[in-house]
Amino acid sequence: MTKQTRFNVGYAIAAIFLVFMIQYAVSVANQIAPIPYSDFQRLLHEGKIATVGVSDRFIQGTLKEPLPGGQKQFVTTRVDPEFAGELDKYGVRYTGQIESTFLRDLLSWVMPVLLFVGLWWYLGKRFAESQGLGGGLMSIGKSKAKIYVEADTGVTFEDVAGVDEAKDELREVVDFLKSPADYGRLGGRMPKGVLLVGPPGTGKTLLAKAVAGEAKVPFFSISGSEFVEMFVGVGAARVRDLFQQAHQKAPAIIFIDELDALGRARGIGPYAGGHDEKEQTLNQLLVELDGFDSRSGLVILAATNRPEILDPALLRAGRFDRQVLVDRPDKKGRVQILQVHMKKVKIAADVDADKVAALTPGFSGADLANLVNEAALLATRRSANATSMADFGNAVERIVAGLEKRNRLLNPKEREIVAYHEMGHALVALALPGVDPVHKVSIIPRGIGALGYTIQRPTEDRFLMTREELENKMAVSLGGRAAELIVFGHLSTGAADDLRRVTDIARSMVTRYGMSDKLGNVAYDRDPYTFLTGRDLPSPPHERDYAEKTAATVDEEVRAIVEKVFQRALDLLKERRAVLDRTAQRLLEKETLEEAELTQLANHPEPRSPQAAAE
Ligand SMILES: Nc1ncnc2c1ncn2[C@@H]1O[C@H](COP(=O)(O)OP(=O)(O)OP(=O)(O)O)[C@@H](O)[C@H]1O
Ligand SMILES: [Zn+2]
Repeated sequence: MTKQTRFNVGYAIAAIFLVFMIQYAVSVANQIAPIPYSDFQRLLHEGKIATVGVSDRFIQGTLKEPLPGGQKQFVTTRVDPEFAGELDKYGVRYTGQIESTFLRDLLSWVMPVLLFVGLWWYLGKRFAESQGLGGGLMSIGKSKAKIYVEADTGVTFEDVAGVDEAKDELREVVDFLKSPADYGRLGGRMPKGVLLVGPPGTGKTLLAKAVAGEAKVPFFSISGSEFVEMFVGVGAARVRDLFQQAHQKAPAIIFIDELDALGRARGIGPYAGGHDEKEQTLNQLLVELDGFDSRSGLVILAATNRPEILDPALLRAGRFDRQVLVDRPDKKGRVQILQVHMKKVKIAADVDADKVAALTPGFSGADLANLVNEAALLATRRSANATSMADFGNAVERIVAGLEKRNRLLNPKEREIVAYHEMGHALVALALPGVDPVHKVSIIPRGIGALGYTIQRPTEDRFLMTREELENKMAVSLGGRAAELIVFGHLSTGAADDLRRVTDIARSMVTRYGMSDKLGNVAYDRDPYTFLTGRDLPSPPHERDYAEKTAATVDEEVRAIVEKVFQRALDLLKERRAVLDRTAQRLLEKETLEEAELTQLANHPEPRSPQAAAE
């Protein structure tokens, strides 16, 4: 029976019940009808009453003969307090004190009516729940919205592998949850909202559960996508409910998956404008976030893979002001994740997690979990009693085919190009003075568009930059393309962002900072008057107020600057070709290189300080 038919049957039963109830009520009313006290007195005087009972407020009795309407019983309001004394005079048999008419009423009709109303309410609630309405629409009773709570998730940090940095950051939250009161006293900054940011399937949900599991606190969860297409007010009511329930169980964790579905910046996308449901829900969430004291021991974790579309209000201090990056694993991370999941199936002796990890660049934690499952399935299908390396090989092929279709994996040639490109950035940065040191180089695709990345660690905030510094910065950006040209002899499309950045800097040098000899100390480009309007939005394109000829010179100068810097990057990398090859190979193997290892690789075995190389 489907949900729908079950439902209709429920309504049919309710309707039949209603008809019976009405009939019953009518018949009861016919038998015991209330009559005015004056009528009662008349009947009494005429000697038509057989028996009578009294309570302190009612008189109830039977008649010797039914009235014309068939009525044999009656009730009336008791007016005379001394009433019972005169009954004998009229030959009425006194049946004594009526315990309570209430009890009789209860049995005769109040109970059935209550039962009926209860049944109706229950069915309505079932209906509302099946529609995902929670209790918001039916305001009778306490609503029980679809909030998932696990008293004990049973997940620990050991179950989440390959995301050590994220785990380190979240350990603090665990400590806090273990003794919320002490934490603040000892001067720790109390966490309130932590945003887990990373691509799908990297274990954000798992991490959140692990935090709850480690701290041994209940785990309340809800998904942002559940709020889509809800009736107005229901989403907000559910958020309120969620916080209320969690408060009662604090210390606890509230986990909001897919925060972007609910916390999309107001006024962006198809829901722009209008006071729609999501806006109300988001506002309620903001209210709840602000409305609790972190000492109460409630921590809100949320996950998103699109932090850039979140409403900035969510990221403000005191809300989700901490972000934890949960990235796709590198090779070492994949080995660890594979080990976690291989524990759950029977593995043959020839399986080497290291080799499987080498076969799976770009896989997320969820992909790897899926891989182990798939391999075990293949083994079962060939009736083997353990999963072998061959099963893993076959499973990898299947999954890779699927992932390639979704455009998430690079082929080996592409990986090599990306590795050289990123090392080009890194080596130029290492070789130039006054450039932010390289913190990490990676060829793990990050998001859409970025195939690899090089992170520089700013050493200080800069407000002024010299011409040399700007040129060095450009050289680092051009290093990727220079490396590609040196090694492969051709260029790829992978440098579009780099070129954009470089061109912006060069154009500003020429048109705003007066750094071109040909054009001199003249500002050709006006800053939009942001300091006047207080807006930080780009102003609408304005009229160019210099000559056509000057414009051509600007373009020429921009180009000259970029070409000069590119040549410099080329020379630098050509000179260090051996180091480039060595480090790129290492990067291909390990997928990420950290600052320490990178510096060591770059300087060894031809130890040469970066400063010396710059000359
Ligand atoms: N780092 C990891 N270690 C071990 N298992 C992992 C890891 N990451 C993912 N998995 C496996 O993948 C499954 C799905 O991961 P999870 O739902 O936590 O990912 P997610 O980041 O929340 O994804 P989404 O953004 O799609 O919700 C987990 O239940 C687990 O089996
Ligand atoms: Zn680049």
